Amino acid sequence: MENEEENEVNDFLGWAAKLGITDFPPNLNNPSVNSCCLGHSLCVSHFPDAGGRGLAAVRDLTKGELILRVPEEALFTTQSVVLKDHTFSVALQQYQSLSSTQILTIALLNEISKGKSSLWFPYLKHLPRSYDILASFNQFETQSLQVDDAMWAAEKAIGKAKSEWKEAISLMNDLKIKNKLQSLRAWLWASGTISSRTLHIPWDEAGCLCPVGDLFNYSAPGEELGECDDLRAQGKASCDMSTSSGHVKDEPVGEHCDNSVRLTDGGYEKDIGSYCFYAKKSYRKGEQVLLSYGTYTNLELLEHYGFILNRNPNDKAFIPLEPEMYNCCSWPQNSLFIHQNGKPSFALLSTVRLWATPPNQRKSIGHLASSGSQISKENELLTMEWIAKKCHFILKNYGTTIKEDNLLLGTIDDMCVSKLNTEFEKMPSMIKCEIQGFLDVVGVPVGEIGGNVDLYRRSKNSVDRWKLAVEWRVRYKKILVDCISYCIGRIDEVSS
Ligand SMILES: C[S@@+](CC[C@H](N)C(=O)[O-])C[C@H]1O[C@@H](n2cnc3c(N)ncnc32)[C@H](O)[C@@H]1O
Repeated sequence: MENEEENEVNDFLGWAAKLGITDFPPNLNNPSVNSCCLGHSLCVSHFPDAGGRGLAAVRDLTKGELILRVPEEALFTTQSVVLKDHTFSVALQQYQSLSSTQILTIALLNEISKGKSSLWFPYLKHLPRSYDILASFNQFETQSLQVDDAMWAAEKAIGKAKSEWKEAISLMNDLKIKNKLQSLRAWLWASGTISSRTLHIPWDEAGCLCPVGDLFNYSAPGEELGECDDLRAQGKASCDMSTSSGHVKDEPVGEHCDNSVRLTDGGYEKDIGSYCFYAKKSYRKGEQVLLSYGTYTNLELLEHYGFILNRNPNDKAFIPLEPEMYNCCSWPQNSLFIHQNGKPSFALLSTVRLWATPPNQRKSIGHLASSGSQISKENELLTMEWIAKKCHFILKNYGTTIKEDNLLLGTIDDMCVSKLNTEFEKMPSMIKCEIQGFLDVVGVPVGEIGGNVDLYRRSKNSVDRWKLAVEWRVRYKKILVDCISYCIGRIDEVSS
């Protein structure tokens, strides 16, 4: 860290210590009031490939150890702002229809508007300047996602942010929030902060901003537990840990998945009136200490947090099914997907197997399909062929292949450091089109962006979001490719 930045971080950590935030091990006596809230278990560090700024272990940490406590008084919640700001509390009474998330977003902008006089100023100063969540995607970035479901999710997020902002303007006016901070741009920033940094509290569904506690970067809960079907989708603890090879029967294996293990690394504890963070595994000194914010697919991570994981055990690909398939099964639609390793979910397999059965036999063999059993050799072949063909068809209809997407990703990186002129003409036409589309949006002629530090700086956020969109679609397509391999493997297995 640069010296100036380091001093600023130290000021922030000093402010946090005064509020009682501490990483001091509870079994030792805290000697006196500390000038820094960290240093006993954690320190602020940088992890360029795993979330940027984050928290590192300053000593070996043991799984289950309490590593950070943030007292309730230090949490930024609607309630804490209402208690400390009479004007805010009075103005709010006229706006009962705003959601708690809108109110927390306004409270944040209101504090920013106060500048240095805000009690939260040392914290607010350290918030990121921009976010890459879906709501901040422009039309070009949205289209770069290529997959209908993802583009739809982005459009929905953008529309929601706009309408929530419009509903909030009147209260922001009453509060005399600075004009600049009443803009859609400021709203997107504030809602990005709320979306990507709030932690769950039992008394307000908007959650809380938790100074220092919001410096933990994310690791997926499934990483320690193996891959699971979407618990929320099935409404029960239901993990799919079965390996396909050689087994005729797929098992939901729900009983082995202890849902309580998943999210125990952080939570508000009423008896000590603090947000408490525990090491979810043992860490060596210097390692990044990570938190599971929840179980998310890459699309959900992008939507709420503005990043994706290269290896996300909870990622899934949804594919469009025949309308009749939805009718012949009772599984919820969001349980019909392909796992990140290419294996169709239990519900998807069961649905396609049933659909591939002649309608007059479905009732009598329905129990076999819903128990995860292979119905017959012919049925299994039909099922696997249908899924593989569907994936193949979907992949063929995207504008670009994975290979081209990877070429594009390399070009995006190169574009930031060298000129495009020579290579540009040789690229596949769809890639050229996409690059041209990007350059049109940022208003840069081909050949000027490369090596131009100023232009790069100006368009950095757009480059980052575009790259995220392309990375996301590569991961999605990869799941479909792996699914085709899975189906071919099953066809070989069943036929032999
Ligand atoms: C709660 S904050 C974590 C601290 C954050 N890195 C910071 O500097 O303030 C969550 C944000 O950190 C980033 N992040 C967290 N985990 C990440 C990961 N595994 N990979 C990439 N970015 C991550 C994302 O930008 C996310 O929105």
